[in-house]
Amino acid sequence: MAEPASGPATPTALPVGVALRIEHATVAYDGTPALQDVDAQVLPGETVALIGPNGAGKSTLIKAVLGLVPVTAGTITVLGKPPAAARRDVAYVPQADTLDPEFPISVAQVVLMGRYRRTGWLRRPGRADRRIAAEALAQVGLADRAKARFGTLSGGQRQRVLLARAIAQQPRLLLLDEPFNGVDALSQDALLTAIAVLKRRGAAVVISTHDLTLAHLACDAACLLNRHMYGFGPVHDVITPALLRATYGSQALELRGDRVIVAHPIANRHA
Ligand SMILES: Nc1ncnc2c1ncn2[C@@H]1O[C@H](COP(=O)(O)OP(=O)(O)OP(=O)(O)O)[C@@H](O)[C@H]1O
Repeated sequence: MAEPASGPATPTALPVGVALRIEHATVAYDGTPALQDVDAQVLPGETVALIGPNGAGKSTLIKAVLGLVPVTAGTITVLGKPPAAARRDVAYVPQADTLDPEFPISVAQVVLMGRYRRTGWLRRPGRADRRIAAEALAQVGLADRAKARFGTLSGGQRQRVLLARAIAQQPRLLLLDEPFNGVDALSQDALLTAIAVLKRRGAAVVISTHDLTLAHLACDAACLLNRHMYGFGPVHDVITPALLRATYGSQALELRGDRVIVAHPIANRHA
């Protein structure tokens, strides 16, 4: 693995249409690198899977794209801007949302929160914002639950509501952190359909996942991570036994013939 360049570099010109460009990026917590020398790009309308074991740095990369964790070498450019400057056009669906299920808030109100990034927190959302939020909720198949209390929904339904909140933001880049963990098949289908619609509208999508089947189903490209990048490119070129073995270690893989059935998420050999 090549050593990253020392010190933040000046980003090279962004080709027209690149939604996310990561160039030899190192991301660190308190000076300790969690992820080194990542080099990838995502085009509008393209979906990229971040794949790697627990502690590999998938969430860290997502946080760096949001501008929440510093890039200490290389660069990350989001929609032609530094990450923190692009947040208005970037939606994020976290792994386990910070919304307290006991908090008395309706499903419709959660989705409407997606509009605040556009309207600002001081302005009341208008009729157009409510329409956009209602359409987003319909897109994830939960229009009939608009008035329900968020906390009364199942885990899968809550995840769909959080995706609707992200859709209502009308993002150009959508970041999803393990969106399918503990989600029932119906909700999985609804999430996949909603993601496909966003893609068709030209949004770029990045999904952190342990699920290789999902990566094959929903993603154009994959980025294999385990503190370093072990591969980036079209799914069929990158999700291969050899590269998965390099990323996870062979004990972590279940093979059938030459096909990887499962890559166990807990295999972080560097931790
Ligand atoms: N706030 C933090 N401060 C210091 N170190 C952190 C922080 N957050 C994560 N790390 C470390 O960074 C490394 C990468 O963690 P990260 O959560 O990005 O991995 P991940 O691939 O998303 O894992 P998982 O699949 O378990 O969610 C881990 O070693 C973790 O302990």
